[in-house]
Amino acid sequence: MIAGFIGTGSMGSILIEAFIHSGAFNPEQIVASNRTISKVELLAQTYAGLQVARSNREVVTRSDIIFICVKPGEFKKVIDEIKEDVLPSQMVISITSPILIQHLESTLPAKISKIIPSITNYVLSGATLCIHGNRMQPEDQEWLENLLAHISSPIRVSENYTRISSDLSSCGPAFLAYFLQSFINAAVEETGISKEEATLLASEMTLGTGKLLTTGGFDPATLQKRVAVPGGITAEGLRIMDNELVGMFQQVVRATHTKYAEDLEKAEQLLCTKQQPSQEPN
Ligand SMILES: NC(=O)C1=CN([C@@H]2O[C@H](COP(=O)(O)OP(=O)(O)OC[C@H]3O[C@@H](n4cnc5c(N)ncnc54)[C@H](O)[C@@H]3O)[C@@H](O)[C@H]2O)C=CC1
Ligand SMILES: O=C(O)[C@@H]1CCC=N1
Repeated sequence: MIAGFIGTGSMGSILIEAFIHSGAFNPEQIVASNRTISKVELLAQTYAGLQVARSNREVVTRSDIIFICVKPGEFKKVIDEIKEDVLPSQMVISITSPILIQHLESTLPAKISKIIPSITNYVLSGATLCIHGNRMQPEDQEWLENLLAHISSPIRVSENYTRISSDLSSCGPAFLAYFLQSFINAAVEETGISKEEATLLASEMTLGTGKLLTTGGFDPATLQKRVAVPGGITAEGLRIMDNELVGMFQQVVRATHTKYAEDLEKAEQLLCTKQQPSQEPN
């Protein structure tokens, strides 16, 4: 089994490194290309045996499964380049949310899935969202999800909920890190504790809270209730958050969805797959 990667930027390289570290693939089983080839050469220096491809077509002709890890605006160029070489027996997996399954199925003959990874996959943790196209048979879907289970918890989602699922799973680490950074900065400013100590405490707390919410049997509401003892300290902090953050998350969700609608429109225009209205007279 050879896994090909087109695009070794932030996410492409995270996926490659996670697959290698987890033992899902040996470096010899990976072939990768990138617009700036030095990024792949660097990976090949770190992981001896990883194959550097000089073109995207070379990735396709040498792979059984192809991960396309480029940004939406770069997609059409890649598709146009590889479409003549892609075979029906191959799996093509896109990680780009506004490129829809229908975009991919109408341009490539392969078995298509979309997966939305998360930076948390770098430490073999967090979710990978899975949306399978019609050509992915149940055994193909199972095979892909077993592969992804080496680096994450694969979770099937409906394509209609791609944005909100990805907001939680893939944007979420940045949102949570923002919250922590603000908390740490305030701790330093208000009390003089060192930034290093505050960061260590906040990071350990985040790891523990994640465990409580995944394997520890807590949900967010019960966790708050358990920590905020009546008449205690935590309740004072939660009271401030309740007042100050009202409506904030709704605004975040609306903003990500507005941007997503724009990205979808641009992807439609780029790939021109929308059904044209019939020109036939009535
Ligand atoms: N960064 C994140 O946490 C997540 C990103 N994604 C999605 O992954 C996609 C890629 O994101 P990043 O890796 O962060 O972007 P990036 O900009 O770091 O990586 C994209 C890579 O594609 C390469 N590239 C561009 N055009 C190319 C072409 N024609 N042929 C070969 N390589 C080409 C670029 O040189 C670059 O290395 C985006 O659609 C993003 O929404 C999905 C989940 C999480
Ligand atoms: O910010 C972005 O566009 C990507 C999508 C999910 C996480 N990062």
